[in-house]
Amino acid sequence: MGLLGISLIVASVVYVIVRPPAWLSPMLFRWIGLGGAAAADPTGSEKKRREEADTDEDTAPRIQDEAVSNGSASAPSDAPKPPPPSEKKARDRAAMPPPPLPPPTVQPPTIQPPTIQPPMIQPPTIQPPTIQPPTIDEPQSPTTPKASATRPSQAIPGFTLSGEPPAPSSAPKPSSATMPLPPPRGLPSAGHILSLPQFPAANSVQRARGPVPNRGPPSRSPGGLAPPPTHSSRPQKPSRKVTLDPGHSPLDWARILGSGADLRGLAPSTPYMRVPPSLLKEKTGRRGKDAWMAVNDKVYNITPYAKFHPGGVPELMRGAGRDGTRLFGEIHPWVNYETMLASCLVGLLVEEPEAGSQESDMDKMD
Ligand code: HEM
Repeated sequence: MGLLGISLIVASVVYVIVRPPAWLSPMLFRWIGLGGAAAADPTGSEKKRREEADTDEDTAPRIQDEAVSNGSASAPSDAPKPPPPSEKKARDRAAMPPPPLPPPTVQPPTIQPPTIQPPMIQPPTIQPPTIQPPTIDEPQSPTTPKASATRPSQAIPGFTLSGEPPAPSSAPKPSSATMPLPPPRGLPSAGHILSLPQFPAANSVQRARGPVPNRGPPSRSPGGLAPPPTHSSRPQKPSRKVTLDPGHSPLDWARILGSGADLRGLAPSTPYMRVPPSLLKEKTGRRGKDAWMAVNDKVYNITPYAKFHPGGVPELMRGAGRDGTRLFGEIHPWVNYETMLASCLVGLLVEEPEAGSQESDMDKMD
């Protein structure tokens, strides 16, 4: 405010100097003109002032001092008649030196003091988002708005016993999000089941005797109609099955087993034998002899089963007169041989007894 006031004063002075008003300009020019004359002719003005000082009753110290300095305290007697006081005053005023003008009128360009206003750092006017509540047209209920169904309820498809197709529903078609999902790919289709190789075969002895125990890992397709696997997996190899003679199908073999016949080729009262390797070695199936084969320390007479063997007689005879456990496991470890050859069990495979041992004598006694 102070600066503003000073500026206004300075501006007004400058304005008066630059464009003096009409009432001021004559006086100013007159004063300037007199001043100039006085400056140009100081002696004349001095004389004039002396004259005036002599006659003036003004007690201004300057004039008085001047009179004192001149040494003439009293006015000369032959002085002219002094003018009237009002006229004297006017002349004095005109003769008076101009009042001290305000310092230099050369006003520097109005360099406005830099009004360094602090930067108007207005806080960011972050207007909160105008979250308008959902306009729920419930003007008369000041309570909490209640949800209302916006879509018509879709017709629930149902099953009809009649052959007529269900009436077309006026409800909009459900979108993909509400469509029932397609059946999982893991479930086998009917065609897929039929394309799988059946095991045991449909006419096998195992199917005739009932379900085989599940010895393998859990099936990948639970709930399917595929038979449970008996072992880990079946190698994908070309089948080496042979065409069996009529009346020698797996189902025929199952019927024979179901009859309870003794197929060991021994006397009916003969108990299970302790079969040493030397004895097993003799049962090769050649020269009219029976063929014995040991699988997992059990010795079977495979002669009655040879013509029912899906892999053929020669294949089965590869294990005759010896321990065929490894060979059997390499080809078909999933086959339930214990059930299929239950009526053909001769005895247990034992180590070869030493000659003349007491154990052999004890066996003889038994
Ligand atoms: C160690 C001697 C044996 C050999 C070398 C042998 C060999 C074979 C061969 C090559 C096949 C055909 C496999 C195929 O390609 O599908 C086969 C199938 C078969 N063998 Fe043996 N076999 C032997 C012992 C047995 C025994 C002791 C039995 C049980 C009684 C048996 C029961 C079967 C059955 C049920 C099949 C049909 C498998 C299927 O349907 O996939 N085999 N055998």
